Amino acid sequence: MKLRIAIQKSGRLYEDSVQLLKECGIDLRNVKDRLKTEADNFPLEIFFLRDDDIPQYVEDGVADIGIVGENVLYEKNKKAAIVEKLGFGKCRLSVAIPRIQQYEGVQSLQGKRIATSYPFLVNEFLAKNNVQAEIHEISGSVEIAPGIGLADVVADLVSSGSTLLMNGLKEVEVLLQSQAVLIRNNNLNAEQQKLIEKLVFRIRAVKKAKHNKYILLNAPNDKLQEIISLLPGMKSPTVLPLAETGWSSVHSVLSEDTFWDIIEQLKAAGAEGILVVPIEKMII
Ligand SMILES: Nc1ncnc2c1ncn2[C@@H]1O[C@H](COP(=O)(O)OP(=O)(O)OP(=O)(O)O)[C@@H](O)[C@H]1O
Ligand SMILES: O=P(O)(O)OC[C@H]1O[C@H](OP(=O)(O)OP(=O)(O)O)[C@H](O)[C@@H]1O
Ligand SMILES: [Mg+2]
Repeated sequence: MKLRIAIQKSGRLYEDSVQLLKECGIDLRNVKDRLKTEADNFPLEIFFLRDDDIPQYVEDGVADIGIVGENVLYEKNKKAAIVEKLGFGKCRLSVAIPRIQQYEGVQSLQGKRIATSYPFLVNEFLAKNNVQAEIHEISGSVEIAPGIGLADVVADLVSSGSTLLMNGLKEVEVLLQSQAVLIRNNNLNAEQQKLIEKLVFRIRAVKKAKHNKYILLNAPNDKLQEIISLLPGMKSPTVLPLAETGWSSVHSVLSEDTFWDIIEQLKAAGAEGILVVPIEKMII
């Protein structure tokens, strides 16, 4: 029995999806220009598809699992469950209007023509806010629509905001925050579920490792207690004697969020020779 996963064939999610599988120790061969491939060392078959089609394939059970943006998952409104948020492909679905125009809340959208590739989500947003507007569905280059007279405003994905800026638009409403997620079919058998659990266990170890750094430092023994009190470690920090008497080597794990603050405090407390190394996998 093999698990079948659908990932994007090319585009924004392709590289990160393939890399995530590789970091999970899954050997992919013949990835280039293939529509389907198999892993050598994990019972996994990989289908490369347009991202728009992935929710449908997972709902139908043509693929057991898939990697897709939440934006596409919710737009397609298919029955597939989110197993894990993956932390890449982060963007938001927003309404943007010409920069020179005034915006006085959602009512400003009343009667407007909205160009978007997300008619379902935009409709839902308009209905929720009791706004009547005309939706023009287009499949790409949405941001040029107001500039060429196709629509008054747009609803499209935003990340850095540079596409909006280049097209003279400003963001006025955020409809949805999105990132890539692992989704699964709702009717999997016990064996398939076991395989998903195995994969998710690896994904979590990879994600956790990315979020943490391994730190090594030298500490004079009279400052050891203070330095140790600053360090969390997975259980508690490792302390080893150095060859030079009166000094110890301290090893620990730091989360990216608090990393720089703690480094500063460690230096102030007398730590020397601080080394920081990436962690490949982290299992707790
Ligand atoms: N600027 C961005 N920054 C981060 N993530 C993004 C950005 N734009 C899109 N994404 C995410 O990546 C997904 C794929 O984007 P892409 O532009 O490759 O889609 P596409 O052109 O529809 O591709 P396909 O050919 O597979 O249909 C989007 O659905 C969204 O989840
Ligand atoms: O806020 P920004 O960082 O500028 O990103 C937003 C842009 O990125 C996406 O398009 P993409 O570049 O993937 O091209 P596409 O239109 O071919 O999908 C999206 O559709 C926006 O146009
Ligand atoms: Mg698409």
